[in-house]
Amino acid sequence: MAMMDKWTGLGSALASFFFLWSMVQNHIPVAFRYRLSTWGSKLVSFFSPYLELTINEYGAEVFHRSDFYLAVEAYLSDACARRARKLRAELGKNSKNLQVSVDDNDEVTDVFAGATIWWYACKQMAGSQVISWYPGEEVRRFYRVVFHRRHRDLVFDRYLPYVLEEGRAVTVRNRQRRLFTNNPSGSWSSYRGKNVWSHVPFEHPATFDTLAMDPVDKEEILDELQAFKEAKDYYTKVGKAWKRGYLLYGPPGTGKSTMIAAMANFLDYDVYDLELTAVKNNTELRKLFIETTGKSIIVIEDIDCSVDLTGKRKDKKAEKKAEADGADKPTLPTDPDKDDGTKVTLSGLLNFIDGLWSACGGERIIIFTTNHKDKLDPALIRRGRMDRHIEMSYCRFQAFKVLAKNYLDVKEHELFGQIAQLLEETDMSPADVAENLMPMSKMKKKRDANACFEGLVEALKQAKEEAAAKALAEAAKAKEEAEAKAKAEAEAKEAKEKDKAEAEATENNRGEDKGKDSKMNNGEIKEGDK
Ligand SMILES: Nc1ncnc2c1ncn2[C@@H]1O[C@H](COP(=O)(O)OP(=O)(O)OP(=O)(O)O)[C@@H](O)[C@H]1O
Ligand SMILES: [Mg+2]
Repeated sequence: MAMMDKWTGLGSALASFFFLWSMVQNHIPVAFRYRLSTWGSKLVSFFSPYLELTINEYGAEVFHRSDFYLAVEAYLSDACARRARKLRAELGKNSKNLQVSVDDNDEVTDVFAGATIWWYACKQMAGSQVISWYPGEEVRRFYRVVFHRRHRDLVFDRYLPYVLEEGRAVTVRNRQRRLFTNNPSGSWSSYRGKNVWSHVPFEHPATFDTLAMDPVDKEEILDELQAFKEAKDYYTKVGKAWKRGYLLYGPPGTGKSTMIAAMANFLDYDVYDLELTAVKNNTELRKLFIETTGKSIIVIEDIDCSVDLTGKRKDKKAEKKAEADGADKPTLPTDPDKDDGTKVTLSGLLNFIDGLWSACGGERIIIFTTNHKDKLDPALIRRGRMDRHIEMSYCRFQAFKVLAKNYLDVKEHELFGQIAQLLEETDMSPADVAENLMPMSKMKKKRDANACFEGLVEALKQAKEEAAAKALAEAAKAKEEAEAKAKAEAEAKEAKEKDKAEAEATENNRGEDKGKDSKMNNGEIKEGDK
């Protein structure tokens, strides 16, 4: 062990020497540098058993920090930074945690498959006469890796790919997740060909623990999501794009949006909330899709009323009125000929979900929500597109128990029996139940569970009475309508029969007149008969 330490120490010293040599070279006047560096390089490569590799902050794409550099930064901060002597701590731009990284010009040692690898975080001032293409400052940052030449294959074939993969994973773990929304088409930012999405940090606190629903369904959904997350190889094997569609349907306030937030928190994904009415046409829709990243949930809420033929969103009140008036449901134009480039069509949307483009990036979940599943085009929600349909229904006892525990920390109560029965008999959304467990007027005081449950029982009884009264009124109305209809039908029948009788009488009269006329013509009727 001591021997090992000795060799590692010697290796470290040598690696530092050769690294410092290369740094010294960079600070010698340009005139000598070329010659010195040529000799130096020859000398170094002759004697040095070590190889060096540089990873620049800005690669070929000068305006974007190189992916590899970022991955190395993340990898070193996670795996090795604590072993460095000079550290830098900062809150990264999109990070939720404090990031500790190796400070400039410090060294970190890593060991991989028995090989020792030295990392150096370096910076170099760009010459003042040089116009820097690197944004921000005239400092060029890079990492330098030093390793023994006998580990060349190991480092290139296994170690660097490992660093890249680990670094990316650390970045995903540490990043602040984001909630994106699409910019309206034609806005300044979307003209620039970039930023078709805007984002804010995603901070919704909902989790599956706080989501009130049937525990068996919940467990199933959780298992599925976990399996999806780990199924990259499986999707490749069966030749399917790594994505999954969910349709969440149910009455308002039953937790559809809350479920989306819980899914995002469980999977650790970003959320893209796609407002279809702000999308001009199918081309733009495709562009939006391409601009999404993997590990994300793409959501289209209220898909049934997102667009009508003119691409305008109907407001919910107007829609309800239209519904009451018996107006047609809003639909997406299905006819491909109608795709005149000025609106999103159903075929465009289907392409968005599972066209060729939908495979790029991978690891995406697409979710539609609706209050009226029956209004959707069957093509849109067939299995394979929307792989699973989840009904979010009114609050029943199992769901209530979750809410009681979350809101009041109560697992058992004498009123639970009565509440269970009332919840079976009455349709109340979890949102309304939750409201009763958290009355705003009592927020400031300590929440009294008894008062909350009593209030809920009252609310449920009232809802039950209202529902019964509504059902009675509807039955009476239906009866009235049926009677009116029967009466109208009877009247219509009577009128028809009357008309028929009159028509027959007229016909008979006409027949008699005809008979008389023909007798007269035949001279059968004499003058006296007339
Ligand atoms: N199943 C649930 N579990 C926990 N809380 C719920 C649930 N359903 C509703 N809530 C509460 O009610 C509020 C409204 O719920 P949410 O917005 O998820 O309903 P929704 O189904 O999306 O309604 P809409 O159809 O109107 O969009 C949430 O903020 C949440 O606090
Ligand atoms: Mg919602």
